[in-house]
Amino acid sequence: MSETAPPRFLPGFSPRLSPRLSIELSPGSPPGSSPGTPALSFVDVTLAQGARILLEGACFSLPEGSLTVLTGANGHGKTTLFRTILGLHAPRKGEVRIFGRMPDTMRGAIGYLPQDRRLPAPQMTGRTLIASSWNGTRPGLPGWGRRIRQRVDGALSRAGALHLADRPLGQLSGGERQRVFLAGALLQSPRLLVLDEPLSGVDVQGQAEIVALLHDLCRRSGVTILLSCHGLDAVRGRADYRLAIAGQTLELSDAAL
Ligand SMILES: Nc1ncnc2c1ncn2[C@@H]1O[C@H](COP(=O)(O)OP(=O)(O)OP(=O)(O)O)[C@@H](O)[C@H]1O
Repeated sequence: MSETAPPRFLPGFSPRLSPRLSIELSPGSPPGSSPGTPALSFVDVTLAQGARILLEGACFSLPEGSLTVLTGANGHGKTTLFRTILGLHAPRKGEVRIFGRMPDTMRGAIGYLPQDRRLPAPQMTGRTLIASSWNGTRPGLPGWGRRIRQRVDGALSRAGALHLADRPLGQLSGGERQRVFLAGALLQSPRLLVLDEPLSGVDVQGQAEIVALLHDLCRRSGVTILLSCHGLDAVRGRADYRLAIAGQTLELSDAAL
């Protein structure tokens, strides 16, 4: 087994945590991982789809509480990289670690917004949609106990979607629906949030609001966020890092550059 490389953060990163939201979302390294363990690390990772190599020898670490934007042209491997983080796609070579652990043991700590966000039923409300993902692996709605209602409403509130919760999803605009889906990714109070093109179909104002909300989650609650995006305009001044995929290589840089 190869040794895990030390974290390679860019200098100058120091997330600020709010004690109030810290209690609600219980951030911090999971039990058993030492303080300072990267939220996400890739060590010499090669990713492929069939015979096609998408990434070769990728190495980077993201500190807890950081906001990183993943950029790359269509078909360059952003979704494949996300699926690898979730433990759904095995790297051809190298190691991926979530808070120092294997991805498939850390799924409970990861919130995921997939790129393909089809509506299960247009008449379903946002609140019902979020509640139906409560059990994760078990389909159907949970009983409406106080605890579940609080968690569902808390997630909707953090996504700025509480006011949309009782409207049929089919009647929401693309940007409004995006907020409801984001609430679903927040439901289990994730420590790592992986968002596949969360800004697609959202107007400029809506993009700015979603990015501000994500930035707030990082800074006040210590959630680590990785989101894919086709441009940097919407995240400028908010993202800490940029991960750029191009020509089978992955480069980590300061997002302000
Ligand atoms: N399940 C699969 N089986 C075979 N090839 C796949 C599979 N999923 C993706 N690919 C291929 O892998 C490459 C990378 O796909 P991926 O979806 O990761 O790219 P992406 O950067 O997310 O693209 P986009 O910006 O268009 O969403 C593409 O050439 C795609 O056709």
